[in-house]
Amino acid sequence: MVRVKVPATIANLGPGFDTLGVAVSLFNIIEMNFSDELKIEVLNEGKNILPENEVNLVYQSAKKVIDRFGFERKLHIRLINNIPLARGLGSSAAAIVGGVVAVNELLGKPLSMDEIINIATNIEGHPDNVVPALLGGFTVSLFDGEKVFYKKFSLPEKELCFVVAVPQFHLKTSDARKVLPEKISLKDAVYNMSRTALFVACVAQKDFSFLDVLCRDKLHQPYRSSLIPGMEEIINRGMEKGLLSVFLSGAGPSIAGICDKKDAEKAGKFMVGTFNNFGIKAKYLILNPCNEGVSVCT
Ligand SMILES: Nc1ncnc2c1ncn2[C@@H]1O[C@H](COP(=O)(O)OP(=O)(O)OP(=O)(O)O)[C@@H](O)[C@H]1O
Ligand SMILES: N[C@@H](CCO)C(=O)O
Repeated sequence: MVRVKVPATIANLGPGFDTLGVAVSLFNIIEMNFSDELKIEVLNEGKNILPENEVNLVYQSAKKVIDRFGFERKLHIRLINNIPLARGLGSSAAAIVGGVVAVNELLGKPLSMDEIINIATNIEGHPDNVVPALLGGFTVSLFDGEKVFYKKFSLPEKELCFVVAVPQFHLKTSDARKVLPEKISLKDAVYNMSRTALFVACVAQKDFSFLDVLCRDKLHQPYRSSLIPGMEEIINRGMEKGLLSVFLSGAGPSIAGICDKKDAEKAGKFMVGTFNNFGIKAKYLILNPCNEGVSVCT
């Protein structure tokens, strides 16, 4: 039996749509073994919601690898889920990464990390959650349709943290992508491109002094705000409440902020209170950057 631990991830970080991502300290566990017949058990998040049959995303991802090597093996999979589903914390990437990495271990590690990154990104469609889930840290990645190119940077784990307000409702990434425009203006492209590039330079130099300017976005957040009551208010007022920056977590509906650890509770209460004012139940999580990605214990 293999046991794989995969971190949650926050993609985009404001301007870096489909490009930037960070791994955070919240984990799913995937246990997998060969078996006489397919058996899938789901515990915690997604119990009684996620399918326990062939359409389960962890199974589908593992099956891609099994088929690639021509094996005819059935699997017993046990999912101990802590990452909320369809909330912008990379649950689908964690499922895909967990399935691919676990089965790769069972098969004796035929795949390299680069091959795993390419397989998992092909399933997910974009690399910004997959790469940090696999490698940890802050990652910059691009997918050219065939291959993923990426770089990872470690983040300081002690001082800064992520406060994530998680509303009770689900928002599927596929639905949050449907509201995005086909075309954007050159001005908006430059707005995001300059911030994304400078964000990466600041992380490389460990300079977090103007995160508020870096984390703004004109490519996806303005269009998605209509799907998330309270989002605009949280983003507009987050800085007054101690956040150094505030943005949509992945495709939403969660909102994430970066702050000093001492300010995290106050910021989380503000974010949840604002969702509540808009009639949305929510909770907040205080998460650390996680510089280690997926890990395996046999
Ligand atoms: N542990 C899991 N096991 C099996 N399938 C899962 C698991 N977690 C997520 N999924 C699948 O992924 C879907 C959610 O993926 P989606 O991309 O919509 O959101 P997300 O990955 O949580 O958010 P984001 O990509 O914005 O960070 C679920 O509806 C389910 O089909
Ligand atoms: N970059 C993706 C992240 C969610 O999977 C999006 O914003 O749609």
